[in-house]
Order: sequence, then structure tokens, then C-alpha cells
Amino acid sequence: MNTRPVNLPTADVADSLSHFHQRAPLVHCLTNDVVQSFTANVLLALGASPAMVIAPEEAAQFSALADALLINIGTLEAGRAEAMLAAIEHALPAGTPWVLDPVAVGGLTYRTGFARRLLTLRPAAIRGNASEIMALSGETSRGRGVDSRDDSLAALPAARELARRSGAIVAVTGAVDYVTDGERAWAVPGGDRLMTRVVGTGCALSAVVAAFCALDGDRLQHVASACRVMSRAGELAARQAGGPGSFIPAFLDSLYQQRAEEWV
Ligand SMILES: Nc1ncnc2c1ncn2[C@@H]1O[C@H](COP(=O)(O)OP(=O)(O)OP(=O)(O)O)[C@@H](O)[C@H]1O
Ligand SMILES: Cc1ncsc1CCO
Ligand SMILES: [Mg+2]
Repeated sequence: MNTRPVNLPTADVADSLSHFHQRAPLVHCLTNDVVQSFTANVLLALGASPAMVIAPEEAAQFSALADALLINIGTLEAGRAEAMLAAIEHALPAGTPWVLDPVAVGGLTYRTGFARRLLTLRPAAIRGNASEIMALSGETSRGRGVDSRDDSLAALPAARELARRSGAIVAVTGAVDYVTDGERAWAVPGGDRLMTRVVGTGCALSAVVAAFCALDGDRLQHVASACRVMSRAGELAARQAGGPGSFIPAFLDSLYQQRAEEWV
């Protein structure tokens, strides 16, 4: 059980990315205030359509129309929590898959309780760093605010347990990402440390995971492919960048330039 999963085949990334480009999903994002614009730009660079519809009065209506819904609790407060619950409540009967990013779950009581409540509402996928996934699964973690101090492979058992309990695909990110449905698992290599030196690569990845959840077919494959598309863009951008400032535009360019054919 603790052996390292094998790498996601590149043919799977090609398949998922080609479906993604055909579908161009409309993604309803209820995300934190730090990463709104970056998240929208990442989705647009890949060819998806973001919409940050956040009022409780509108969130319910829009989640039923969208292709996927992102719930990111990074800057949770009461009004946002109300909008999130309304959006999920209307997403479920409409068949809109929704994804949880449990930002900084663990030490903080309000958001941890809220995230645990959301786990009962059938998320399609959960994407977090190692500390967040361990904490959400009920294990002791060493998170420091929104950042992880745990290793993603060490968090894989927690990810599997969380997937079994919630029914969601769970992606735990770090130097290597691991993606599991509780039974099967893929390793997703790549990326670059610079991805942790700008804010929001994980948050934006969760939005991309939501977009890939809109696709028909093997959801484990699609979520792992979302992780690989982002880690590949991070790798390529890091080669061009002199530091965090130039990394962001290079990262958006790399996302925009990715072609399914290159993965075959
Ligand atoms: N040490 C690393 N080397 C290479 N890639 C990394 C490393 N750490 C994280 N990444 C990549 O960075 C992206 C974000 O993952 P991370 O685990 O840092 O998310 P996060 O902590 O939720 O980020 P944020 O909260 O800032 O949005 C993923 O694509 C992941 O693969
Ligand atoms: C820095 C930060 N603070 C709350 S949310 C967020 C974005 C990274 O998760
Ligand atoms: Mg995060």
C-alpha cells in the first residue's frame, strides 16, 4: 500500500487535454480574495472560461448552469460560506461536479469545521497540499498557514482514506503530486520550486482540476492530467524565468502553448 504509485502515462494527458480543449469548460469559482485574478488568467490561458459569481443570491443559480464549480476556503467568512453552501446545493441536482480546495485546514477551527461539513456533500475532487490533506483526513499535520511542511508521499495514505470516505478523487500536491480514488493512484512528477514562491499555483490548480472534472470518462485520469498540465507549465516557465516576477507571465504562456499532440 505504501509503495510509490507509477507515473501517469503521457498518452493519458494527451487524451484528457484534447477532450478539455474540445469542451472549454465554464468554471464557477468561489475562491479566495488573494488569487481571483490569477485563477481566472490560468483558466483562460488553458482555454476554459472562468466566472467568479460570489453573491449568495446568484451563486445558486449559476452553479447549476456551469460545467464545474470550485470551492476554495482560503479567505472564508460567513457570507462566502453561505454562498458556497447555496452553490453546492444547486450544483448537485444539476450534475455540476464541484471541487474542494481546503486551504489552511488544520489549525484553524472555523474553516476546518466548515471543510469537514463540505466533505459530506459529495465533492467530485479535493486538491490540497500535504498538510491540508493530512489534516482534513484527521491526521496530525505540520501546516504553516496556507503552506505545507509535510511531504506529499507521506500524505498519500491520508489521501486514499479521504477519497474512500468522501467518494472524491483526491490530489495531494508537492514536489511530486499524487492522485487517488482510494484504490488506484498516479504519481505526477514535474513542476518547480518557483511554483511555491508565487501565490496561488495550488489554488489555480484546483480550478483547473474542477475544469477537468467537467469531462466525461475516467475522472482519476482527468484530475491527474490537470496536475500534469500545470506541473509541465511550471517546469517550462522556470527555465525562462529569473525569479517569481518573471515566472508568472512565463507560466501563463506555457499553459497557453500546451498542445495535446505534444503529449502523445
Ligand atoms: N517542491 C516542488 N517542486 C516542484 N513542484 C512543486 C513543488 N512544490 C509544489 N509544486 C507544484 O506547485 C503547485 C502547487 O502545489 P502546492 O502543494 O504548493 O499547493 P498549495 O500549497 O495549495 O499552493 P497555494 O496555496 O499557494 O495556492 C503544484 O502544481 C505542485 O506540483
Ligand atoms: C496567502 C493566502 N492567504 C489566504 S488564502 C491565500 C492564498 C494561498 O492559498
Ligand atoms: Mg493551497
